[in-house]
Amino acid sequence: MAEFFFLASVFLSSILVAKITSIWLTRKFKLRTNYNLPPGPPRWPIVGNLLQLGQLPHRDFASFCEKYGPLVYLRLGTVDAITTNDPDIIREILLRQDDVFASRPRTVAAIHLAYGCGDVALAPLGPKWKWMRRICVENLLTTKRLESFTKHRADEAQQLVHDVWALAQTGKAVNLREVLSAFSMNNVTRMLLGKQYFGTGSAGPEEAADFIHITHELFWLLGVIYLGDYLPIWRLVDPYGCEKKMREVEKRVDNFHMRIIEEHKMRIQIEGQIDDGDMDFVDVLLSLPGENGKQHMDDVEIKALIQDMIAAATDTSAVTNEWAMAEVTKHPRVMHKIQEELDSVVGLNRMVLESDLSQLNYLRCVVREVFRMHPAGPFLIPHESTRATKINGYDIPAKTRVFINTHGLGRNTEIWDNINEFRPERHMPADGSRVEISHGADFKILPFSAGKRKCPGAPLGVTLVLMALARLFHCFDWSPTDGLKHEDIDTREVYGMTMPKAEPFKAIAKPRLADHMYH
Ligand code: HEM
Repeated sequence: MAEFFFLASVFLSSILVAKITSIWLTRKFKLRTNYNLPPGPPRWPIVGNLLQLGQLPHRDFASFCEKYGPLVYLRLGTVDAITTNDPDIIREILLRQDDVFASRPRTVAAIHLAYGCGDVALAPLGPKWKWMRRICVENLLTTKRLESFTKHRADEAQQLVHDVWALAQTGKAVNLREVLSAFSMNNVTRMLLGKQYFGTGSAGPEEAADFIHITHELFWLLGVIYLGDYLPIWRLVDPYGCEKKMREVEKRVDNFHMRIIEEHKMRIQIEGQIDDGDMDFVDVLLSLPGENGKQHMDDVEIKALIQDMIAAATDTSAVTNEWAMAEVTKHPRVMHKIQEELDSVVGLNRMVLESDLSQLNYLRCVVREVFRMHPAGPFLIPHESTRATKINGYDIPAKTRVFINTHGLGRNTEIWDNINEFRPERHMPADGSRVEISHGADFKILPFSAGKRKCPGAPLGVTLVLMALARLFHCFDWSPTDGLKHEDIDTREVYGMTMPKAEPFKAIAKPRLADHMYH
């Protein structure tokens, strides 16, 4: 009897697969005849080009562009996709056709981990996204609000220096991933939630461990390429339990955010309305009116924004800083030039301040070079087209997923020479003017994107990156661990929503300022 049911189910499944294949073939035939799609690699039935992607899809996509041209069409399961590493096409997508391409795909991760795409970063284009983004730009990331946290950021920079100094006294290697993640996370959580999670005065070891654990799981799940997004049938099986994991993390993260909101509401109840100067982001959000004339924002909206800020602000700056430390330690010539500049602008008798950062032109070139070689978002956050359109005469169907390959852009041999050489000088303007850490008119690097979806936190991101690097190179000399030669420092990456170094970077720090400066 059991075998009968088994055979019957195999038979029915075969009919189902045959039916799906025939629908797919009909669709494919229609696509090929009706559309003049951009060129791309040959595709397999059902899976399309999915099997041609490995562990580092940004490198696979770049090699497709090398072979088929600057705009490549891919079929990823049931999803139309395009990719490019070309400045002109990127400008066309992000600026000239911004209205068409400024949406986001509704991925399974975005549904589970961004409150049903009810946040800013993963929300489709529409009035809700516009309203939520305006709240970020007009209430949280204003110059005035960011200035009100200058003192907190200076404390965190001093804490970073002190932690590294303490490790240097033991002669042990510094795990830069750990100290830089703590620096970014503390800066963000102090602004956002009014508390630190690492170091003295932090939220406490248990809460911190819990917080770190769930944010890491969240980052990992947001970065995963989940096959269920491309082959819906995969979701029925979910063989690796990825979607189950998303639901678990969704619940735990939500509990965490709920606790934060409750704590803030309680404080307001006890202490009354908080002065503007003492408000963290959650206080600000609790004080704002809701959408469509509602008295307050919903808890879900507040939670979605908290989550976005943590995810968007911490990993991006920490990953960039770790890459910079690895590349500069690998190139002692660059470290000496950074230190020469710091000694001349700041001197040896005080710490770097935020007001110094605009004068550190060579360090700014270093950060640009890091963004060229190791952009924090190798595909930005994938965009999606809202309607059918044309690029360079090719048809782009509605709902096409757009992979703007910023890693490929920085290593595009048509626009850069010696692409694998870390050479910050290439960014120094001939007239000595201030080096801008953004894309500029030529779109040759794209660290913060452009157009409607460009990063609203770029000024804060640049400050966090420059400040950490300026302090670490001003206060310490850096050398590789275990007798490793400088040039042997490993710079392989792993793919994710952000793209970290494959192995955490560890190095030996040697203090270069007087002892009293570190306390
Ligand atoms: C070095 C630091 C940072 C880098 C490299 C970075 C980079 C990016 C990139 C590449 C995007 C995607 C743009 C697109 O899809 O076209 C983005 C989006 C975003 N970033 Fe940043 N970012 C950084 C720091 C921050 C900070 C500090 C915040 C806020 C506190 C922030 C908030 C956001 C938000 C909310 C979005 C989504 C925008 C939207 O979809 O409308 N980022 N960022």
